[in-house]
This record gives sequence, structure tokens and C-alpha cells, in this order.
Amino acid sequence: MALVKDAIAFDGVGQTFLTDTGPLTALSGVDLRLDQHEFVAVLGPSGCGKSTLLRLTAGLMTPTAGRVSVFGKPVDGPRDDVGIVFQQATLLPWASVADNVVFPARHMRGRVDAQDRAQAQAIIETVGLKGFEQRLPGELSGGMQQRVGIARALFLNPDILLMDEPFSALDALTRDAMGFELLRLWQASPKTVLFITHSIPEAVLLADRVVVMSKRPGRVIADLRVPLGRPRDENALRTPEMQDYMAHLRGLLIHKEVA
Ligand SMILES: Nc1ncnc2c1ncn2[C@@H]1O[C@H](COP(=O)(O)OP(=O)(O)OP(=O)(O)O)[C@@H](O)[C@H]1O
Repeated sequence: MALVKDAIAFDGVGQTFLTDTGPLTALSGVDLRLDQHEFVAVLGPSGCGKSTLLRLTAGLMTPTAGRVSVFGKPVDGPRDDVGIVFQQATLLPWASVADNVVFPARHMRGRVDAQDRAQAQAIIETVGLKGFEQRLPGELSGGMQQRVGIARALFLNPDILLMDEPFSALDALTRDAMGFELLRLWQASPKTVLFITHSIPEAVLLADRVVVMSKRPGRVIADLRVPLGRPRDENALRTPEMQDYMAHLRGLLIHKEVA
């Protein structure tokens, strides 16, 4: 089947919040497109509206200007073809790993059937948690909890995966390992990924394209293809070409942060 162009499209998107101290414009004039199965990382200063971009894509809010479309249709509410992974896994602490993973089925259909259980088991195995199905989140390490969060986001086999700094609370080694695990999952079952991070190496190692946003009100100031083939490993970042590429990204970020 041919891949869809512009699986996610932001056209002149703006978002202004009404706050106690007056209107706050988080995003202004954001234009961005992702083709189906593209992996796009977003870098930008704190508060520039990166999480807001994800919430708009997930249909958790509607933009105050412009339009967000998924597969050609304006987003007008939460969608079941979109999975979200947050910085903290936000698991139900009293529910087992297996129950956390099937939670979207319970939430959407009000019940969980044998097929859901089988599907959850397969995903739990895919993310490397076989044997931990009946454990509670509190019994797991941070990396394992984040794996449960990823399994839950993948449970409905969404076309689109939105990830909001999913590995930033993890130690450096676990973080790197989780990044490669994510790539493995993405290559085995391709998805359109919008991935927010503060880490330039993480963005470069994972993504097809890196988008840099300005400070608030956030807009896209650079949209650069990553000049690396796949598969990738950390050594790929050590070449002079990649060091220059990352220095360029850093320059864009630092310059725009103080501008
Ligand atoms: N519901 C809301 N009501 C009021 N202001 C909001 C709301 N959501 C976000 N904001 C404000 O909008 C701006 C952008 O927030 P957002 O969380 O999207 O930024 P971010 O780029 O993800 O930040 P960070 O990198 O620090 O996580 C911030 O100034 C934030 O305080």
C-alpha cells in the first residue's frame, strides 16, 4: 500500500491560552508536515509549545488559529489511531503490567476480551517484559515502567505515535538502550512518529528529520533531514560530518533561545 503524504499536517497553527495574567501565545504560525511512517524529532527551548503540538495532534485540544490534520482530516477530538507516551509513564499504580497495557481497550470499549489479552501479551513480549505481566508498576525500574507506557501506546496498533520526552527521566545508559529499542519496534511495525526531546544526539540518532522551534511563541525555524542511513549506532555520530551537523543544530537552538 502506498504511504500517505502529510499523514500529520500543521497549517498556520497557533495556540493562545487565557491565563490569570492575560493571553499567552504558546504557538504561532506553525507549518509542519509528516509523511506516513516518518520519524520526526522536535527540539526547542523550554516553553516553546512542543507538548502543545502533541496535544493538538492527539485531539486533546483544538488550535486557536490554523488547522491540524491527521490523514487529511482536521483533528476534532481524541483519536484511537494515535498513541501517546509521556515523560512519566503515568501508569495505574494498582493495576498489573498486563492490565495497564489493555487499559485503552477498557477505556474505549468498556471491556477487555481474550483477543485484547493476547494482543497485550504479544506487545509485552515485544517490549521485553515477558515474565513481568502480573507485576505492579511500583515493582519495576523506571526503564521498565516506560516500556509499559510504550506497550500501552502501541496496544491499539496506532498509525501515529506521539512521544513527549519519553526517555528523559531515565539514566543515560537506559536512555540509549530504549532509543535503539524504539527504533527496532518502529522498523518492525512502522509508524508516523512525532518525538519531542531536549537531546540533540537523541534526536539525530532516532529521526529522519529534526525540526527546531523558536522560543515562545513557538514556530518552526529549521526542518533538517538527518544525513544518516539506517541502521544506526552511536559511532555514526562520531564522524566530523555529524559533529558539524549537531553543532549546527546547537547553534540554532542557542541562538534562538537568547534571541
Ligand atoms: N493549559 C494551559 N493553560 C495555560 N498555559 C499553558 C497551558 N498549556 C501550556 N501552557 C503554556 O504554554 C507554553 C508552552 O507549553 P508547552 O508545555 O507546550 O511547552 P514545551 O515546549 O513542551 O515546554 P518544556 O520543554 O518545558 O516541556 C508554556 O508557557 C506553558 O506554560
